[in-house]
Amino acid sequence: MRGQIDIEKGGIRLYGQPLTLNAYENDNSSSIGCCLSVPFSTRTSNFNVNSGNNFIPFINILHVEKATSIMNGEIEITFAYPIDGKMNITENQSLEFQLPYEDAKREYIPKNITLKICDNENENDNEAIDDIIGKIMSLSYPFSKKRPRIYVLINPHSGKGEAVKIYNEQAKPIIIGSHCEVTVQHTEYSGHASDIAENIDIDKYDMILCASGDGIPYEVINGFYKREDKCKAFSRINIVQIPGGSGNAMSLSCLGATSSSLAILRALKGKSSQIDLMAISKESSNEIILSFLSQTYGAIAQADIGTEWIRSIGSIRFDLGVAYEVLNNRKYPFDLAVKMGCRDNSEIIKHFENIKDIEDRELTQENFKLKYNEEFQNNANINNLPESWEIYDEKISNNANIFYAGKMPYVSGNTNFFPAALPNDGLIDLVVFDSRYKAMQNSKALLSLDKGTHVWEDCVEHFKVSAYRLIPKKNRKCYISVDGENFPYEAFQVEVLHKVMRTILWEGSVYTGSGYLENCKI
Ligand SMILES: Nc1ncnc2c1ncn2[C@@H]1O[C@H](COP(=O)(O)OP(=O)(O)OP(=O)(O)O)[C@@H](O)[C@H]1O
Repeated sequence: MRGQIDIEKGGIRLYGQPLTLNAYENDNSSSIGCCLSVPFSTRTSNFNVNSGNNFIPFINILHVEKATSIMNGEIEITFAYPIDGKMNITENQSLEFQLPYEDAKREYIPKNITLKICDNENENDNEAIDDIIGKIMSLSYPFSKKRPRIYVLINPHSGKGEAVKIYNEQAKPIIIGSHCEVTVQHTEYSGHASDIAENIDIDKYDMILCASGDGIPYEVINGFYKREDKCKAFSRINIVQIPGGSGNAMSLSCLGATSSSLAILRALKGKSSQIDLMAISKESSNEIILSFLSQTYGAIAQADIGTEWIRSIGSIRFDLGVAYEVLNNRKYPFDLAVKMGCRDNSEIIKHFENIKDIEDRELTQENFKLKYNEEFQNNANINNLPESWEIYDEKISNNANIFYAGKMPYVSGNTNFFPAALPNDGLIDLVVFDSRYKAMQNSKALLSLDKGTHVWEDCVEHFKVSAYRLIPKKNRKCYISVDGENFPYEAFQVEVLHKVMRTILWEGSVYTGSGYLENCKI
């Protein structure tokens, strides 16, 4: 049987009909055509061309090459096939905004299809084959490097201890299908990922892929920060997380994925982008820590770190912990000083209108220089503030039960805590829960964390800053958490490092949709 490949706008379509060798491009039509006479090989896989399911979107195509057993003009296409069989679901198909939770779970496996595209091997046919392979590959990787060199870091202790299995069963087949060069390393102790990042040969890799929770990218970032050549390391290498642990905030926020196979597919296809980090100064030492995700004090930190001892009961420990804190009206007072960016939701909305996509840049040491650290190190109190900083409303800070600062929208698999977070706006999103409101109101806000609509509740303060200083005032030792890791109970100061880290963003210049503007209540 003879067939045809059409290269259309969003992918390739396979037909079982004869067609003459032909190639054309047409900007006005919805398809870019490039057709070859294609008799389907008898070895063609279970891709059924007659079922109507004959379209492979470019976003699913992993690799195309001349078939290795080439006798007479066969090509092999490897693509990521969704295990729910819904091949044709493409991005933005629905006109109504939907939070990513359902889509994020989709799982993919690689499949091969071998096509015989000419009967005889002559030079012209070979050129035509090379041409069509090149064309499909370019359209399949429009924003990213084809076949990136990947250094995979797997934390065997992540989550329920299944990261190795998840990587091998879900991510590895997609990576193999895309013919990437891969080096795999298991982390052997806490801090190993940081040591590796500090010493890795950065010329050898394009991506460090953390098959883990959020703890490994946190270590990689801090390992890079210790390097003499940190500018080169942060400029060149994409730090990416795919789910393997319990906290997969980075994967959901950047790639819109909670399944490992979808995360790696999008990591290969998405756009390498420079995002902001946060630099944290400690009161007790000169050490600077980098944070990519969040800092929290109050009920959330108590519920997260304070319930580690009942880790075996799963993620419910966290929900129970927060509910316990809030229903008991526990307060976690603090002093807060900020370099204000957007004061409230109305200013945040205006800020969204002014966001510009700034060009990527080569980093210099200047980009890592802290503006406010020296003043903090000299005197870490609330009265010794840098110019144009302000003290945050004490009535609220003395009665707060949750303080949470973040740079990514999703802080866990179903918690959209910072729906207005932007990758490189130079601002940190802050959310403060005020315990003076009735527990019912606080509970209502907590119950809407998945949708991200808590930021519109009266009991929740929502604003953006470029830097802040927090001095905890609870008269007993409490938890402070930075990117989910325990941090000493002491004053700390945070400032944005603008566009210093490289990662892959599936949606280009923004994080996964979190519905902030769509849910706007102004
Ligand atoms: N081989 C190892 N043995 C013990 N700890 C390790 C090992 N490798 C990495 N770690 C530590 O495991 C911690 C948690 O890692 P990760 O974030 O991958 O998993 P997680 O399940 O999401 O964790 P958590 O729930 O604590 O956030 C990291 O702080 C890291 O330092």
